[in-house]
Amino acid sequence: MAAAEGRADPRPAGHPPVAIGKVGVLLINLGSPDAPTKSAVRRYLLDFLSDKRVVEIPAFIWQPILRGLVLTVRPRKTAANYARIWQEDSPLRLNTRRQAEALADAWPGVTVDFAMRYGNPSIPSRLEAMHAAGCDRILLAPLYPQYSSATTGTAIEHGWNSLDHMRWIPATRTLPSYHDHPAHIAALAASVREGVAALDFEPEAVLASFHGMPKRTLELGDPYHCHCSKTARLLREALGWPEGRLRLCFQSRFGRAEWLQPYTEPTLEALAKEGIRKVAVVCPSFSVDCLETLEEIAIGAKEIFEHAGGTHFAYLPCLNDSAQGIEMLRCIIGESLAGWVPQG
Ligand SMILES: C=CC1=C(C)c2cc3[nH]c(cc4nc(cc5[nH]c(cc1n2)c(C)c5CCC(=O)O)C(CCC(=O)O)=C4C)c(C)c3C=C
Ligand SMILES: [Fe+2]
Ligand SMILES: [Fe+2]
Repeated sequence: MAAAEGRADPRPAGHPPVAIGKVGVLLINLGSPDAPTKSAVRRYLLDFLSDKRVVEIPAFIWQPILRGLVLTVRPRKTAANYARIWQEDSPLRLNTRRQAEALADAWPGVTVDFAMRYGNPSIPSRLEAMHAAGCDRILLAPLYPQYSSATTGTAIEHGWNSLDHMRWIPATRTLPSYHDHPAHIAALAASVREGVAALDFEPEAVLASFHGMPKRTLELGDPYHCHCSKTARLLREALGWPEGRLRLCFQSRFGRAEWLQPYTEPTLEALAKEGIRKVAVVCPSFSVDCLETLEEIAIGAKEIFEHAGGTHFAYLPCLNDSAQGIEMLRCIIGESLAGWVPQG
C-alpha cells in the first residue's frame, strides 16, 4: 500500500508480518492422539482430562486421581480401541481435514483451515499461521452442534487465549451452536432417511445417541441437555415419525458420577429384552465419525444389543464431508461471515 502511494515502507527489515485484511475460518474439533499407541494416548488423555471445563473437580483432588489411577489404566484400553478404527490417521482428524478441504473454495479469498482442541494440529499453531497469512478477521468454528462448556466453551476459550499475546489481535467471531438450525436438521433428516432406506431391514426403533455429560452440568446451567433434546425432537418431526420411533439417549459415560440419562447401552439391552430385535443408531452430537461412533457404537453397542437378543443393528454415519453435510456447513458458517464476505 505504502509503495503504491510512493512512500517507503516504514517498517524495519525483518519486521514480523502484519495482517492485510483477509478472513479466516478455523474449523475446530475435539482431537485425537497422534497415534493409536499407549504413550500417545497417555499424552492426549493428560491434556484432555486436565481441562477444567471437561472435568469440573478441583485440581488438587482430580490431578492425583488422573495421574495415579486413570493414566495408569485407561491408555492401554483406549489405544486398543483406537487401533480398531484407525485409518491412515484418526477418523476424527481425517474427516475434519476433509471438511476443511471441501470448504476451501466456498467463499472467495477466505482461508479455511482446521485444528484440534487437544493434540495436533493445535489451535495456536493454526491461528498463528492464519495471522501470518494476513487474516485480520477470524471465525472460530467449533463443530459441535450442541453447546457445552466441555466442548464448544473450551474450544473458544483456548482460541481466544491463543491470540492474546499478539500485538494486533485479529477480530474474532464464534460460530453459534447449530443444534436447531433448519439446515442442520434438514441435513440430518436426509441422512437418516437415506440411511434407513438403504438397510436390508426395517428398524423397529431408531436411537439418537448423544455424547453424555455429567448430570451436574445440567444443574449448573449448561444448555447441552436442552440442545440435545431439541435436536432429537426437531429431527423426529422433520422425519414425520411418531413419538417413540426416535429415542433420545446418552453414550460414553466416564467415571462413577451420574451422567445424563437414559444411557445408550442399557437402553439397547432393555429394547432387546422387550422384544425389539431390529434397531438403527444415529449419533447427532458428532459432526464427524470418530472413536465414539465407530468403535463405541458401531462395534461395541452392536455387540451389546446382539448379546441381549437383538438380531439386526445398523449404525448410521455422521454427516462428515457428505454433500449434504458440506452444504449445511456452507450455510451455517456463511451466516456467521455476514459483513465479512459478500453474501451469496
Ligand atoms: C469427563 C470426561 C468427558 C466429558 C465431559 C466429555 C464430553 C464430551 N466429549 C465429546 C466428544 C468426544 N469425546 C471423545 C472421546 C473421549 N471423551 C472422553 C471423556 C469425556 N468427554 C474420553 C476420556 C475420551 C477418549 C476416549 C476414551 O478414553 O474413552 C471423542 C472422540 C475423539 C477421537 O479421537 O475420535 C469425541 C468426538 C462431546 C461432544 C462431549 C460433550 C458434549
Ligand atoms: Fe468425550
Ligand atoms: Fe467412549
